[in-house]
Amino acid sequence: MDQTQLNANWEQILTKLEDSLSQIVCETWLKPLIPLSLTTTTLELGTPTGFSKEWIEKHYIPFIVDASYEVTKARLAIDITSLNTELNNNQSEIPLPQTLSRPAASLQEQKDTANISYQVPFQTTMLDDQNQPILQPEIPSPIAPGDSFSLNPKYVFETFVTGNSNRFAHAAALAVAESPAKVYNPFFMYGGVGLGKTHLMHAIGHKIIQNHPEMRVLYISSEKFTNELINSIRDGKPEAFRQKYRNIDVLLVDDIQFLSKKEHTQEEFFHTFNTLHDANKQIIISSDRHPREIQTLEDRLRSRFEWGLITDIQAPDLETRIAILRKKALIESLNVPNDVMVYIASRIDNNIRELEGALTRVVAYASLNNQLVTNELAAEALKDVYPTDKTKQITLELIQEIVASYFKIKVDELLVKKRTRNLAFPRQIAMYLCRELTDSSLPRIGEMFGGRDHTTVIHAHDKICRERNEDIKLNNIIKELIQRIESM
Ligand SMILES: Nc1ncnc2c1ncn2[C@@H]1O[C@H](COP(=O)(O)OP(=O)(O)OP(=O)(O)O)[C@@H](O)[C@H]1O
Repeated sequence: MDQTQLNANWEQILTKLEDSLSQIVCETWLKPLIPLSLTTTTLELGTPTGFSKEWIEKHYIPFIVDASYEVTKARLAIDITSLNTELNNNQSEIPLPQTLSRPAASLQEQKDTANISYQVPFQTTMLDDQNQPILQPEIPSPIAPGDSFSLNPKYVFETFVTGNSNRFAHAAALAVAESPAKVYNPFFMYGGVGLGKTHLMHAIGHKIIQNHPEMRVLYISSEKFTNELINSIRDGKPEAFRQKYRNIDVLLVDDIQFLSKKEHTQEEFFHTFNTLHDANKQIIISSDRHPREIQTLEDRLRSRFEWGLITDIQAPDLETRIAILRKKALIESLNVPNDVMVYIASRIDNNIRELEGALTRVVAYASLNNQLVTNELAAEALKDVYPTDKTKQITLELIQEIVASYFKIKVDELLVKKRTRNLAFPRQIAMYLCRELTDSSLPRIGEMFGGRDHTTVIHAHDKICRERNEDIKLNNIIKELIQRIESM
């Protein structure tokens, strides 16, 4: 395959990757990859640094496998090659554009000896006259009991952080996982992009398999469902399709809003739904909106979805976003100061995928530039991808988070009744800043600090005002805090 064709294929794969990963991940990790070769079994990609090779291998291989499958219809092994080796040790980075035109053989010589290949079972692929893979349909194969191949091992209840925005959905998901087909059937979750619906669905799947290894669990996107159906009809194998979908115990269908408008697809899904529901099998569905707002959905399907429980997931509040970042940093052993997590969480507020992507970008930026992870560095790393929103309002919640983080205490400790100086002092500063930097009323501020009376807020405000004028050190602390809050 010549380089032009290879680049064109890689471009198509990148487009698919953009559907499943955040913009920030694609820009930071995937777009810099250089396609080196594509055979019927292997896609070889070059990375500019050893660090990015490791990172990609750890996080994105399954996504690249899926995206390249959509383009080539072959389950490829993905070979990541670090191009930054001994041969180039006089350069810290290889200039990306030139490497595109290097002959594959010389690149081969530069292979990192620690290369890992991810071998995923693939279908035998035929080649056409130009040695190109011929697109082959996937033949639906029955699901084996206890098989979790369709589930992402990282999406489990243990890694899911709960907060006000998702508490109900989480509790319901747990109940479904504990008693499949007994409590809420179907279980329908809806909410905006990147808020954890897929994560919860997979978590249900894992838990059910853990408790009932005899059960057949299948997670599928509605798009894949449609494609498999179309392929099975085209190949005269509709029975194989039905066998697969109607003989499972738990069916998880993601992004139902994309279920094709085509009558036949909805009809087939309707029958699948009825067969499973009648046989007392669990059905779990997700969507970006409430069933009644999915224009393309037939009424009979909509009303079926209403038989069970419909629950939404909202965008997480600041506290939950910080907790999500902390958990991610812990799981991935990332060393990120608390201040920086507060900073990132306050910059990205309505998509957890992007929130995670931003953390990854900041850590990568620090590592590639050999710098410490600080707020300034985070601001630099995120400035092009997330320009600061000057119109963004300063909230009481944000002030509490920043003050708590500055004094190395928990937000909850700002709210409790304790009067010890190490808590009362930051609390008074936080109240002062809430009064100075927001339009919130005194009773509202009091309420946000554990239901205190408005006179307590007045007292705190007056006290800090007075002390600020007399104490340079305190004055500097307040200035520093104001600067941090305003730079969010
Ligand atoms: N509460 C949470 N705790 C920990 N991680 C979370 C949480 N919510 C979402 N995430 C993470 O955010 C990312 C995006 O979540 P997910 O893919 O489940 O979103 P989604 O709602 O299904 O989005 P889409 O509508 O794009 O399909 C995942 O990496 C997921 O693990």
